[in-house]
Amino acid sequence: MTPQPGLCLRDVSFRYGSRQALRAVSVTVEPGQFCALLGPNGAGKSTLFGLMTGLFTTREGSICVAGHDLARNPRAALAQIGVVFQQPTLDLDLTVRRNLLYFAALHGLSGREAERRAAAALERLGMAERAAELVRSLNGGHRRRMEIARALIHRPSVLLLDEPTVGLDAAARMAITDHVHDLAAEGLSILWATHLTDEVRDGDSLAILHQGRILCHGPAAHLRGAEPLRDLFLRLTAPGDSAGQTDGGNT
Ligand SMILES: Nc1ncnc2c1ncn2[C@@H]1O[C@H](COP(=O)(O)OP(=O)(O)OP(=O)(O)O)[C@@H](O)[C@H]1O
Repeated sequence: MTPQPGLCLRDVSFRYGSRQALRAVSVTVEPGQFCALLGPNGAGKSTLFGLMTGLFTTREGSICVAGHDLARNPRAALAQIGVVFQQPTLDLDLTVRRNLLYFAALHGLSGREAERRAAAALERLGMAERAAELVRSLNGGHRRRMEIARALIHRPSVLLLDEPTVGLDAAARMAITDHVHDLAAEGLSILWATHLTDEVRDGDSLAILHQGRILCHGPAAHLRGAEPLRDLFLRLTAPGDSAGQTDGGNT
């Protein structure tokens, strides 16, 4: 039996009033897969994240998380999602540990179990000795790692990250990208939204989003062929180009 896909979007469309932001978007991320959702500014990445996290709803298309339909069974579906938004949302004036515990409480975890999970998360990040420090004292890379740990505290099976390396230097960007690939290797389904082609690896799954449409979706190495990904991306998303050139569609 094939494994239940971690995340499955089928023909998802969305409009803000008269502006069509997403058009029949279909993306699948299986357990253990790192899927890069690559799109230029305004492609619709944040809108898609808003739909997947229940911020907006649509009647057009379906979103399934670990087999749970988000529209029909939002509690079960959302319980399987961890999310790191583009804008950091840590409380800078709380300690590292307290930030994690606070978020655990939002998921109904408290007492010893919450303490245990926060300690394990910090251990894993190599930040156990910084638990009592204020988040304000951490550098950008450590703050982002903390947000990832926090997003995983309720043990979801799908992790969504919306441009998680914004504002980080090259070394921190690389470290976060490596870290999240490790999480995929452990079995999580990862959807990583970015506009940076150098964050996509040949072993990743790739979906290119432009003007609200998926232009192609499949193994990154296969999609780019002999061409550098940057060239493919610039060619597909060139100004003036219509977003209709789906060669191969979803795979
Ligand atoms: N609240 C809104 N009202 C109207 N149009 C919106 C709204 N939010 C986004 N849009 C439009 O929807 C489209 C998709 O925007 P979205 O923010 O999802 O793209 P994005 O890929 O996340 O871009 P960025 O990388 O710049 O954040 C854009 O054309 C944008 O102008």
